[in-house]
Amino acid sequence: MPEPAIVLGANQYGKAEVRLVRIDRDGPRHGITDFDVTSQLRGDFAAAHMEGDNSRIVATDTQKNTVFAFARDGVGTPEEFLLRLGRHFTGEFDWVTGGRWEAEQYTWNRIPVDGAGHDHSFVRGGTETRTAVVTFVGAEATVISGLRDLAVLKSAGSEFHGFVRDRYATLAETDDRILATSVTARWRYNRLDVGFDESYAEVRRLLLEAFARTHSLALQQTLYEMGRWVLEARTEIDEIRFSMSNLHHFAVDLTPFGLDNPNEVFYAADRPYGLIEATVLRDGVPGNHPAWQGIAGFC
Ligand SMILES: O=c1[nH]c(=O)c2[nH]c(=O)[nH]c2[nH]1
Repeated sequence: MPEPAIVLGANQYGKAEVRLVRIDRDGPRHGITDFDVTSQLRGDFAAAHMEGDNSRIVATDTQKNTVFAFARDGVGTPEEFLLRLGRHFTGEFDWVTGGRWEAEQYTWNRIPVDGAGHDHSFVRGGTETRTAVVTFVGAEATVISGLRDLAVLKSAGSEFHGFVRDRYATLAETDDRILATSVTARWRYNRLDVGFDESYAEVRRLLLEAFARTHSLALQQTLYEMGRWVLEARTEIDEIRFSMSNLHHFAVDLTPFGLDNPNEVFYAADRPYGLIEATVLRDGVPGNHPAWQGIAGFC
């Protein structure tokens, strides 16, 4: 029997993590945008892989240069910037039939001086990062926005009981615990004519408010409520995926020191941590949109 032929499967290539910082300097009051941009092209690159023929290769270096050149005109929201890149590469080169463009945005806040934000001095925001992924299939684009490492904690309004008590269960039931989690979430837009900055700010606000207002019986329930709040308020979003670590805080036994501990002194364990992941989506919307492929870290 002849050996089966070897063929090339799925492939994409580009420049990962182009560290782009743009200063808007129209006047004395500067603006700053700090992005980590990844560009990946999909299309017919069989000759490069199988024959070493690079005639269709838009070099990863060129992709990096394009990111910087486009920033000369201003960047706008991460979503708009990525859509621009995607339209350029899919429009310019026939054999580029799609691709994936991704950005992470780092926050810089103005340093307060004399009661006002300084014109050109900034302090890096918290650990939280805004994310965006734009996927093109032909000329059709899908936008998935998100945030990573949004740490939240509530010191009351969280219980956990009623769980399985098999022979390995030792965790005490509680009707008053600290609930702390680091939220990573990504949401898929069902259209492109969106004010992405406003939508991002509102989703973030809804996530925080839902976390604060939900009397939690489990992180799973809190997660679902956070997703439900977003989808009920934001019609431009069809689904939201979460990966939330449950950052356990254990009340310390102070009795060896002759002290009580009325839920005031805790040991913040960094690992292991609970990891709660779920998608919340509109009924009838397929949960396996291809734009999610290549977005790791969710179930
Ligand atoms: O909110 C929680 N969900 C769990 O599934 C779980 N499991 C656990 O040990 N603690 C918690 N907390």
